[in-house]
Formats: sequence, C-alpha cells, structure tokens
Amino acid sequence: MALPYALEKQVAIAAVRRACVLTSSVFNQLVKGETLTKDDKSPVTVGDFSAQAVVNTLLTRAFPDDPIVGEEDAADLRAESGAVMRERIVGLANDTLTADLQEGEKEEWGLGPSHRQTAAQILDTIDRGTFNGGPTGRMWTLDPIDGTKGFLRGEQYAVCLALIVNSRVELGVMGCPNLPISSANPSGPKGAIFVAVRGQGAHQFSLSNPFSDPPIPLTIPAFTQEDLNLLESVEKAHAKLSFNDRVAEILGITRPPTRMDSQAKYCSLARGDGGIYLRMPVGSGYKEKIWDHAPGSVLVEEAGGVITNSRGEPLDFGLGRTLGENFGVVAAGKVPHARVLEAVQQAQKEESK
Ligand SMILES: Nc1ncnc2c1ncn2[C@@H]1O[C@H](COP(=O)(O)O)[C@@H](OP(=O)(O)O)[C@H]1O
Ligand SMILES: [Mg+2]
Ligand SMILES: [Mg+2]
Ligand SMILES: [Mg+2]
Repeated sequence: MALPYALEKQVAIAAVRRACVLTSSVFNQLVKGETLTKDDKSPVTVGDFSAQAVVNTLLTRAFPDDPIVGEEDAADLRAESGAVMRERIVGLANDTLTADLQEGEKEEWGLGPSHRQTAAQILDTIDRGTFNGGPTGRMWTLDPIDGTKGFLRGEQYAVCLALIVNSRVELGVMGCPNLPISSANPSGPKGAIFVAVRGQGAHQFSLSNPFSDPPIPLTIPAFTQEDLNLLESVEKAHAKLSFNDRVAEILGITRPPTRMDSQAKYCSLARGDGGIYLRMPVGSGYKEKIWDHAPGSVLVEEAGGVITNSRGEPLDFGLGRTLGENFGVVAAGKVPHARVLEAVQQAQKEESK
C-alpha cells in the first residue's frame, strides 16, 4: 500500500519544480514595469503571479475539491491598468505548463503541449487561491515566491506549498532555486527541494531531478555552543533583529547570525546550516501569514526540531489566512529550543522595564 499522502507529495513536488523553473527564468528576464507594489507596500512580480497559476493548475486538476489559501490574487491583473502584466503572466504560465512531461509528472495534471489556457482561465486559476482558511477540512496553502525581496536581489527565495488537514500541516514542499545543494560547498551547484510528510521524515531532493535522484534525509544535528547561531530575516521590517542580538548575547552565542530571505531559513535549520530560527514582531501590528510558515514548520518538526511562538505555544494553522495575534516564531532543535524560549522571555522582561 502507498504511504499516506503519496499522491499529494508527488503532485506538490512536480508543481513546485515547474514553478521554480519559471521563477528562475523570469529572474533572468525581469524588466522594469514587471513588479507591482501591493497595498501593504510589499512587492509582487510577474513571477509571483505566474508561479501561483502554475501550482494552482496542478492542484486543481489533481485535487479539484481542495481549496487553496494562496498569497496572491488576480484583482490587479483584471483591471485595464494590468493588461501588459496580465499578458506576460499568461504567457509565462502557459510556457511553463505546456513544457514536455518529465519523469513523475502526469498529463492529467494540466501539463504538456496540449494544455494551453486562455487568459481568463489563468486569472481564475490564480484566484483559486482566495480561500480564507479555517479550522477544519483539507486545504493547501501556497506562497508562489516567498522572499520576493530576496528574489529581486538575486538572493534567496522559495516556492512554498503545504497541505493542511484539520489545522495540522501534513505535507510541506519548498523549492529553493538559489540555495546551494550542499552548504559545505556554498559556491557549488544550486537548487534544492525540501519535502516533509508528517510521520515520514524530512528530505532534500535535487531541484533538477526530484523524482530520480536519491532523496537526502535531514536531521537537525546536536550543536556545540561554538557552532550554534541564529537564522534571521534580511529585512529589518520583517523581524526585530536588535532583539535577536540580545537573545544571542544571553545565550552566549559567538557565531554571527545568518541572514537569509524566505523559508530557505527553515530549510537551512533542518539541514543544520544554522541552529536557531528567531522571528520576533517589529511592533507594527502585522500578523504572520500561514503560507510563510506552514511548510517550514512541518519540515523542522520532521527533522526532529520544535517550532512554537515566543510563549512556547504551537503555531495555529486553523485561524484563517494568518496565524492570529503575533507572538513571533521560535524554531530549533529540541535541546536549544527550550534555552532559546527562556532567553527570549528574559529579553522581553528587560525590554519592558
Ligand atoms: N511587517 C512584517 N513582519 C513580518 N513579516 C512580514 C512583514 N511584512 C511582510 N512580511 C512577510 O515576510 C515574508 C518574507 O520573510 P523573510 O523576511 O523571512 O524573507 C514576506 O513574504 P513574501 O516575500 O512572500 O511576500 C511577507 O509575507
Ligand atoms: Mg508577498
Ligand atoms: Mg512569503
Ligand atoms: Mg510571496
């Protein structure tokens, strides 16, 4: 008998791989005018929209009844002012979906030369991501480009997809086109997919041949005090980095933090490139989005780690599109996690004095 979620895993890997092919090629061609600024002032590119169209196409064909909580929607593209971007996105999505089938892919998922979609279909496919989430049932959550700012800088970003069932993340897949395959060889080949299925472990696959190259099992290693360091956001507006410095000081950490965009941080944690993921709110009232943490959380847990908010409570993926009131995120191996929570709470006490 097949393992639980075997088909979901196969479709998710295929979808994320295709989306990564698209985003990599978009980066090399991105021209002025292909980026919009959203209402919250964050950027979104033709890459984000077309990657969401690609992933949603596979999910819709393979699992027509599953709702999708996706970061992007097509409202701006339906407006007259979005006509140029719309045309480009439709072209990019169709080019990606109609490429020849690879090992592990099926035509019935909307792939291959005969599966060109109209502009109206592509927009509707993007808008399959407007589901609001909630506590019960099956749903996917998609971040077509997580770390858009990193993507625009040519640095780290990730195509992130997770399956949530009754508030619990059961499957997470993250494609990281710019991440070195081996952290021991940072200037070596790049491109990895990270996959976790609840109860089945965490694995790294090659982005170029995820269905034929052997998966690499991932376990968070036991860190020595000298090796332990923090993984944190590049963007000061996304996480309170000065707070992280104080936590590191309390913990006696000497190794400098690793700053990296996107959920590639969770991938790095799972394979031991850094020991502690810490993301504390900057105090703007921002609520964390489920797609920014769902796949990373199951990857960390399946790699033997623990992920909670700063109060030590589990993240709640059943509240809707956000994680609710923002108490930050702390993820690490089991042993350091308890120490980090204590240090975070000490630093919070100092701040409130
Ligand atoms: N004020 C804020 N606080 C925390 N996260 C924020 C934020 N504003 C935007 N973000 C989120 O931070 C994500 C990037 O995280 P990181 O800094 O770890 O790379 C963004 O994902 P997108 O790039 O998908 O929009 C966005 O959802
Ligand atoms: Mg965004
Ligand atoms: Mg994101
Ligand atoms: Mg995004």
